[in-house]
Formats: sequence, C-alpha cells, structure tokens
Amino acid sequence: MGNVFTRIGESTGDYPLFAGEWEKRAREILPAGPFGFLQSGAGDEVTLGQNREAFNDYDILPRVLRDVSNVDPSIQLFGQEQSLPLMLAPVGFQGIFHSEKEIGSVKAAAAAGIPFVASTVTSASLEEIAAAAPKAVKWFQLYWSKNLDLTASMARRAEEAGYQAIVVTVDTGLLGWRKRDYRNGYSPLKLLQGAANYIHDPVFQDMVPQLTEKHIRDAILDNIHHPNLSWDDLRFLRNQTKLPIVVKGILHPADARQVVDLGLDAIIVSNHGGRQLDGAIASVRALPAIVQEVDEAVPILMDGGVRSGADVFKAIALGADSVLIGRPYVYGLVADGQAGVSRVIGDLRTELELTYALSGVTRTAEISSAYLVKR
Ligand SMILES: Cc1cc2nc3c(=O)[nH]c(=O)nc-3n(C[C@H](O)[C@H](O)[C@H](O)COP(=O)(O)O)c2cc1C
Ligand SMILES: O=C(O)C(=O)c1ccccc1
Repeated sequence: MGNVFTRIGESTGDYPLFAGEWEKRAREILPAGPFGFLQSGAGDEVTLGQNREAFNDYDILPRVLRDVSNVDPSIQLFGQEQSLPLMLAPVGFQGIFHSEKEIGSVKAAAAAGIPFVASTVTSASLEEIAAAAPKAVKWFQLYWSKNLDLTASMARRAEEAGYQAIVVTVDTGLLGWRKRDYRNGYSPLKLLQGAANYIHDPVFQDMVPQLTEKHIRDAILDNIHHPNLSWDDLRFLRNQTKLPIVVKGILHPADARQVVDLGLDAIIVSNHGGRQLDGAIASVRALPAIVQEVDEAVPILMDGGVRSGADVFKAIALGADSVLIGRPYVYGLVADGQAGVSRVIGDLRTELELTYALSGVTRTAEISSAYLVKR
C-alpha cells in the first residue's frame, strides 16, 4: 500500500478529486435534465440528506501500534473474490451521462476487480455489457415486468450471458415523487432511454409486434410499474433461475427475515439513494437491526450515501459484508468515461486502505463493532 501521494503520483500525476468535485464537474458538463435526474432525491430530499448525515451517528475508535504495513481489503462473496468490499450499484440510463454508457463503467469495475451491477434499464444491452468485460464479476438487477414471461426471459438471458446473481429491486413498484424531474420536465423512460434490454428481448419482441418508438415506450411503461408485486412473485423467480437472488431495497428487519425464510440469498439495505420514499430511514441507520435479525444467515450489503473510506469502514463495522456506490461513480463517468470511473474507484480504494491502516486493521474480516462508538 502506498500512501496517497505516492499512489496518486505514480498512477496519474494528479491529486485526487473528491465526491463534491466530481459532482461539480458533472453539473458543468450535463444539461439540467440529466444532471437533475442523477443528483436529486425524492420529495424534499430529506432521506437523501440523511443517508449522508447518518454516518456521523458513529465515530471510529481506532487501535494503534499494530503492524499495518500490509493492508488487504479483499473479500469473498458468493465464492467470488473481490478486491474491495465495494460494488458499482445498478444505475440505469448511463447513455444520458456519457457516450461510453455502461461499457465504461463495467470496464472500470473489471480493471479494479470489483463487481458491476447492470440495471434492467441500461443503455447498452446486458449482452453487450457482458461482452465488453467477460472476466468481470457482474450481477443483473431485474426490474419485474408485469408480463411474467418477460421477467423470466430477462433472468434467463442474464444467466446465459454469465451474470452471477440476480438483484431484484423491490422499492420501485411506483416511481418516487421526483420534484426536480417534474420541474425539468425530464423522464428518461419517456425519451426512450434505457430500452436496450427490452428491445433485445425475444419475449418483448413478440409482445410488441411493431417496434416503433411509441409502442416500445408504452410497453416498457406498462411493464415496469408493478405495485402489486408480492413475496409470492419472488417464489416464482426462485424457480426460474439457479443464480443467487439478491433483494435490493430492504429497510425493515421483518422484511429481511422474509428474504431469509424464502430461501433467497442476500439483502441490499437500501432506500434507492433517497430517490423513492422521502422520509424513509437512512440506510446506515436501518442496517444494525437487519444485521441482528438476519444473524449471518445471508450476506448483507448496503448502499446510500457511501462517499468515503470511513463510510465503507463504518458500514462494515455495523455488520455489512460489502457496500455499493451509485452517484459517485456516475459523476466520474460523466467527467471522463471509463477513466473517470477508474479514478473514483482508485481514490476510494486508497482512502479505504488508509482508513484500515489508521484504524489498526489489515483485513476486512477484522473490522467489527469494537471499532465504532455511537456519538
Ligand atoms: C441515476 C440513478 C439511476 C438509478 N437506477 C437504478 C436502477 O435502475 N435500478 C436500481 O435498483 N437502482 C437504481 N438506482 C439506485 C442505486 O442502485 C443505488 O441504490 C443508489 O444510487 C445508492 O445511493 P448513492 O447514489 O448515494 O450511492 C439509481 C440511482 C441513480 C442515482
Ligand atoms: O431513477 C431511478 O432511481 C430508477 O431506478 C428508475 C427506474 C425506472 C424508471 C425510472 C427511474
């Protein structure tokens, strides 16, 4: 492990940029519509703010005078090694952010040795994403379709293309109250962004005999909203795929219990980056009760507001096995495509390794609640 200056000096000759600076660049580059869609939260953005604020509920309690010259933050998840307890969260519509779209992001994840989660509403199809980074660990995030054959078809395609888990997002049965997008009159779905996985799907092609813009858009809008989705539907999916099923968007411990009881494979504690239910509990505040309820029966991941090495460390100390970042890597993509995403991940890696060392740990498995105090 180099220190931050030798590492940065060796790799790019640049000092690191930080989350707020990447965001500023993205704001300068993007039109108001796409930028607002990326940055904003639902409602009054209370949950968006609390996702960050909640990390300040805890302080790290470091240990000293241990040999920390050799830090290795790598972990195993579903039998796969990843170089950091970090993944790139599913973020749809990346073509509105940079011409490299998800291809830039997945290649950066592959180069860093961390998993990439492809959304259902990507700008490149799941097959194109897989072909661009065949060696990367990739998960597919499934948005349920009303048409069950379409749901099953997407899961099957992901399995065939080499994705290693299916992430079912359960907090978007209806889209949140997106005030900024309403102000800007901006809706990527209505602009026919994020349609690649539908257009490439054989079931969708049969459903929508005329693949005109209007028919495609109407069919996607008709299928993506599913306020009637229930636990029984997850039983259906369990019978459709051999892949591990990860449920994203859990905040209540009783729902976490349901995931375990249904024989599903992992949980992502998430409020969708504050984009869905405004006023919902911050992810990091929801984490401890879920960790206690699940009691190591399945891996627990979290996302929402993770911006620094200390944030990752605190989430792990609270019992998460790994964390995901959403907006931060997309700001890197906006600014500089794959290279920008690589820098965001690389700087976070350096900061995380320093956080381990300065806290007195050298391995992710050593991190525990003994390293945290509640303020
Ligand atoms: C522009 C944007 C698009 C998103 N699209 C999806 C999506 O298609 N599927 C999904 O499960 N989550 C989606 N999310 C939520 C992220 O996966 C993740 O939960 C959230 O961004 C984490 O919070 P953070 O941005 O504070 O790191 C999206 C988030 C953003 C910012
Ligand atoms: O913006 C989002 O967070 C998101 O996940 C989404 C999904 C489908 C349609 C529009 C937005």
